[in-house]
Amino acid sequence: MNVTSTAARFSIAETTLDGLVCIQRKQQEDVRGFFSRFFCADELRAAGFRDPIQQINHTLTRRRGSVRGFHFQRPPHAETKFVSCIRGEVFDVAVDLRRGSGTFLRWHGQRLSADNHCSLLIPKGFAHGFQALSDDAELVYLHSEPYNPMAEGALNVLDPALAVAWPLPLGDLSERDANHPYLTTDFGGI
Ligand SMILES: Cc1cn([C@H]2C[C@H](O)[C@@H](COP(=O)(O)OP(=O)(O)O[C@H]3O[C@H](C)C(=O)[C@H](O)[C@H]3O)O2)c(=O)[nH]c1=O
Repeated sequence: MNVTSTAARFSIAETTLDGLVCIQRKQQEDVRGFFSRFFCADELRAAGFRDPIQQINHTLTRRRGSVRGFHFQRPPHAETKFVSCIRGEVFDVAVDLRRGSGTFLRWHGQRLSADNHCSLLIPKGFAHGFQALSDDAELVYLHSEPYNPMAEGALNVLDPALAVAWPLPLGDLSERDANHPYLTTDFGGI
């Protein structure tokens, strides 16, 4: 991880997409094991999680290769997400959908696992998806906005406009995710 700043309990690494940062939890170890702070509003506000947590979601993805996403919420319900893997390993991907962004439609992917203690802090204006790299991968998401199905948008995980390099052949996909339309050329972002 190319650490660009540190907080007391976290190492923070910027990515090539402005505002998208990787947060690594520091462990305080002793003979019993370790203690780490999973999230800290004070320490992570400067990193980009500036609003109160509204929802915390938990997913189990049973089979290696499965993919969920890409999902986002449209303004004014756009949300900041803090995504962590607490079991197994995933390839976590965020796509820049910010209107006028210099990295519009660019994506960043990285491995999150129970062992690397890394989370992805995903700002508003990004779509999120992931591929399970292990069986029984569990994710915990912190959301800065409540779920609003009327504001939900999605991208197809195989959209050639994104050309995401998934590490594994695609496995399980929900019916809904399998049928998201590809982006049209007039899509200007959210
Ligand atoms: C996101 C969400 C969904 N739901 C309901 C809607 C469906 O009836 C059911 C499963 O939803 P969905 O199929 O969208 O779940 P995933 O495909 O795992 O999507 C999630 O994974 C991708 C990668 C994400 O980034 C999103 O945060 C999240 O949508 O839970 C809720 O009740 N509350 C919620 O906050």
